[in-house]
Amino acid sequence: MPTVLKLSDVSVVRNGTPVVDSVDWTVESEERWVVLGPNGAGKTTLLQVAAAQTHPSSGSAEVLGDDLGSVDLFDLRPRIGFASTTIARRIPPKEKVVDVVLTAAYSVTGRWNEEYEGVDVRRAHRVLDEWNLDHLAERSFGDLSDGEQKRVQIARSVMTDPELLLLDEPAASLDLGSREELLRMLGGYASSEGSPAIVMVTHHVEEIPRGFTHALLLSKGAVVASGPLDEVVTAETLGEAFGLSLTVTAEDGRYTARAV
Ligand SMILES: Nc1ncnc2c1ncn2[C@@H]1O[C@H](COP(=O)(O)OP(=O)(O)OP(=O)(O)O)[C@@H](O)[C@H]1O
Repeated sequence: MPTVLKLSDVSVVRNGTPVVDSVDWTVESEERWVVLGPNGAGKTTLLQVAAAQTHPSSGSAEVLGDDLGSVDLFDLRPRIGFASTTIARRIPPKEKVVDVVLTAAYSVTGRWNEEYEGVDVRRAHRVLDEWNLDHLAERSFGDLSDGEQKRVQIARSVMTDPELLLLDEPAASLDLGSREELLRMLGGYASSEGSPAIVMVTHHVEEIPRGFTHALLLSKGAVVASGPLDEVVTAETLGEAFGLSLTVTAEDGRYTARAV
């Protein structure tokens, strides 16, 4: 089982404060992780390190076998799929859905004069089909519902057939039906043959899709717990991270949490 991510004693300092604090974390290719923690815990910052978008202030980070300090980032980044609201905000609202996905092949967010090969166009349509979006291929991205836009962002992030897929809050702001549809599709994708290692940031245990295997729980930049889902998503560890007395239940591969 190859290691796709290996962080050793990683800290990221912002304005003199460690927002990621001495994190040790290893992700293997067969694993599907959620990163949980309260607002400001450092989840997005940690994901940016995994995405080779941010360098650690100290410690070492190996992504897909390459040390972030010595690898050519232009070679490494296309091997990583990354969906986040920061990237979504860069997509021109008038951009056609098929082009939102297609432009991932060139790591750009607006189609201009790039020449795409037939193989790329076919792949974009196949990915749209897999995420139940092909009927929207010619629509403008900005006209889609939030749920459709989130699925387009994921389709875009898997366009290059990445070895590591990083999703920052993919279910945030979705209504119940859209959330459940997205989680069903993500769970199916996570369990499918040939899918990459996945790391998904979320605030809510209700958003952990079936098929995910591990969790990293952060608080104030530091690791509170890390390991198999059923060992990390417990009333004790979540209570400690969120500073609340909680009841946590697991049923049929899904979790719920509520304050006592
Ligand atoms: N560029 C920056 N300059 C200064 N502080 C920053 C910067 N980026 C992040 N921070 C701070 O680092 C801390 C961690 O931020 P981060 O976005 O990683 O947390 P998060 O767990 O993803 O939060 P949320 O759940 O609210 O999205 C926050 O206190 C944030 O204000």
